[in-house]
Amino acid sequence: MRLTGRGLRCVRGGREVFADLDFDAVAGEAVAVVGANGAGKTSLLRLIAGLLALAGGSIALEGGDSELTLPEQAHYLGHRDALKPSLSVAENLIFWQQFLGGEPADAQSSLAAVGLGHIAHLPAAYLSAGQRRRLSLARLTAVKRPLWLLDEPTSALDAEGQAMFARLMTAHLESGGLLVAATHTPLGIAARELRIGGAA
Ligand SMILES: Nc1ncnc2c1ncn2[C@@H]1O[C@H](COP(=O)(O)OP(=O)(O)OP(=O)(O)O)[C@@H](O)[C@H]1O
Repeated sequence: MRLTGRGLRCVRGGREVFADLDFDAVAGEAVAVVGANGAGKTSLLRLIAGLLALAGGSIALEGGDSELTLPEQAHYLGHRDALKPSLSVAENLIFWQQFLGGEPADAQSSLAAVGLGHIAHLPAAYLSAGQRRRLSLARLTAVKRPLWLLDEPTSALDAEGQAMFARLMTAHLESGGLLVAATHTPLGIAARELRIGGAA
């Protein structure tokens, strides 16, 4: 599997954010998108996820499921945690499993994998910032998708949480997945750097 971007141009609010951007990511590889605030890291992830329209260039996923679109083969995790505060931790994850479709894995084991198994019944409104982030990350294993698009995935995670997430990413890459992450801090795994907008 290979994700390619060629000659990408991004325009937001009538202003060019970046142009002539090329990148490649192959199965088993992590790409860390780096650059200054406002350089366009989130915009690039949203372009790949199909949430923003390209102003130029093309993005393709080769070797995936030919019956599915690129967004259908991707998990997009924004930097805001998309949770319903009145639902419990487990109900939030089950909501996402049903919303995303595909073959849901066991919700309880996905929660255990991110260290939330013991508070599955708790309303999401009670979660700390790091726990909210862990619940968002649980989506990645609750529904299997080969391409992970992650915006600041380690924000709010403590040291143990960062190590846990590094293990999840490593397992994903070892099973032939690939990931693109926008980040200001090291991901905790080996990654190819894609810099947007010159020196940060
Ligand atoms: N909805 C929008 N309308 C107009 N301009 C926008 C919109 N969203 C973002 N932008 C602009 O697009 C540019 C790139 O924003 P983006 O969020 O992609 O940057 P980033 O590299 O992820 O930044 P950060 O490191 O601060 O998260 C910024 O100049 C921003 O002001």
